[in-house]
Amino acid sequence: MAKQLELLPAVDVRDGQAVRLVHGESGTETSYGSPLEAALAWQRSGAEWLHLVDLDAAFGTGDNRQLIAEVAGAMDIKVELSGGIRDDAALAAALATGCTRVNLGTAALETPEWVAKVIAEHGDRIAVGLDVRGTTLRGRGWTRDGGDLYETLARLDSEGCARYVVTDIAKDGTLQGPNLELLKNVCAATDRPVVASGGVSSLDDLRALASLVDEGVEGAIVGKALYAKAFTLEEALKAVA
Ligand SMILES: O=C(O)c1ccccc1N[C@@H]1O[C@H](COP(=O)(O)O)[C@@H](O)[C@H]1O
Repeated sequence: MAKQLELLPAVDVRDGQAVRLVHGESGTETSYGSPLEAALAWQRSGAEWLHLVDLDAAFGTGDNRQLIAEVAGAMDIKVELSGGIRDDAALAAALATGCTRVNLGTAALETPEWVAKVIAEHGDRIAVGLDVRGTTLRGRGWTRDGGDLYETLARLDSEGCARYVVTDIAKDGTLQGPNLELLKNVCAATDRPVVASGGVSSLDDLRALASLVDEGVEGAIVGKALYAKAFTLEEALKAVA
């Protein structure tokens, strides 16, 4: 049977609320209320995955660790957890939520030895988020440059990284469509699965991402389009079935 694109509805948490940002910029938040209610709604609508982000931890403005653990613990579906996972304590807390995997961003740029160690220890429970402007990686809430995408990808591949979550920051939260060119280029540079993030605006965007499954796109994170009701999650799941 042909592989199907996985959909990961996103719940990004800032100051205890589910929010969406534009280009990941602090201060651009639109609030969508309770993160638990949002996550449960996606689960009820048939999601198999939840992409759950602690934005305060990513920005270094505190954390929502307890709430994130509550949301992850309430899910019967798979959870990908990210934001602020940069040391042993944060990783242990994240994994203890029972999430399926964590997504490391800044740590992959600033503490590569630690990331290599945790990849070796935890295998496919570790993914790396490659958050890029052009081909330059960004860390610390996407506020600082962190090196070249393809050099970092080659290093992480050699260390056994199981999977990448690739975000085009220029597209994130904009409803302008995903950067298919970037995704194709990343897929050509690695044999590991890629989860696409940023820009999904329509069912046609999801169909375009689904057409890249054979090239290595395994899943797509969907945020703003769902919250803005551009389509329902049920329609999205049907579109990629
Ligand atoms: O998802 C966002 O909109 C976002 C915006 C700004 C910064 C980070 C964002 N998201 C996620 O955070 C992790 C990175 O966190 P860290 O660098 O490891 O602390 C990244 O995987 C994004 O998914």
